[in-house]
Amino acid sequence: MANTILKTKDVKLKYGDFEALHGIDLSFNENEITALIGPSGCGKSTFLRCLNRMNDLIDGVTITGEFDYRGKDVYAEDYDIVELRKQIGMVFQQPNPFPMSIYDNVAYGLRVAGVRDKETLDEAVQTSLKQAAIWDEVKDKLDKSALALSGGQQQRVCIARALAVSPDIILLDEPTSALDPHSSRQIEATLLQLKEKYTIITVTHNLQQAARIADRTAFFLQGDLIEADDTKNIFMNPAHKETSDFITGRFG
Ligand SMILES: Nc1ncnc2c1ncn2[C@@H]1O[C@H](COP(=O)(O)OP(=O)(O)OP(=O)(O)O)[C@@H](O)[C@H]1O
Repeated sequence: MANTILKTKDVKLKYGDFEALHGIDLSFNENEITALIGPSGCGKSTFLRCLNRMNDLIDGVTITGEFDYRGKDVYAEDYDIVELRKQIGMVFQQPNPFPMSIYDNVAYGLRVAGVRDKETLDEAVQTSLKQAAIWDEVKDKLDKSALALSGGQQQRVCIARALAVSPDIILLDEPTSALDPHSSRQIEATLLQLKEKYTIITVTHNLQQAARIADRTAFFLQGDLIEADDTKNIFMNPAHKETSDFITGRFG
């Protein structure tokens, strides 16, 4: 029986006067991959960024509605945002390793949190790189710049960096769209392994990718959530004509 870990209700978001989300009710289950799909500009990334309050950084944004994360209100005034972003980590579209060694990239979050013990850091770096399925490729060059890796390797180092602080949920915003097909498939395989331990929410433009890896899929259109269901229902038997038109390529 799936356990709901994060639940939103009537989420509306405005950039200035422009309402980009019109009232989103969506639940996420623990140890599942949920894919957010929909045509460009429908609000997928905006919604994803609300989940760990990344939109707080943008001027003129107004957000209303409920965000319940394990019984806590994510937007409560006293919610520690640094702690929230540790619990709900994020990986971006463009691999964005810091200009430092592979080791220092992965250890970064722990050092910021005050961890200094070398053994603890070594272990966390190794475990995170293994979980991100990149350990074998980098174990002999941990002191080399992460910027010298390929795009796909950089993205897996970024996933390792997110994992090192022991998150609960990982948000990914089109994590493979800047990568070649081989690297994309490696990331997909990595995500399928990671869901044993983490809850994963990913925005993707790639419908085949959603069909391959997501347990549940949510279809957005012009700031509305049209439907969310088991991925096979969304692709084989959608409840709404808009969903069927989108997944059969009739628009978007
Ligand atoms: N910082 C911003 N300021 C103003 N409007 C924004 C901002 N970011 C996004 N928007 C607008 O909000 C709407 C939703 O954008 P969003 O990026 O969430 O869509 P998306 O579905 O993720 O699109 P894409 O698939 O192209 O990335 C769009 O109309 C976009 O122009």
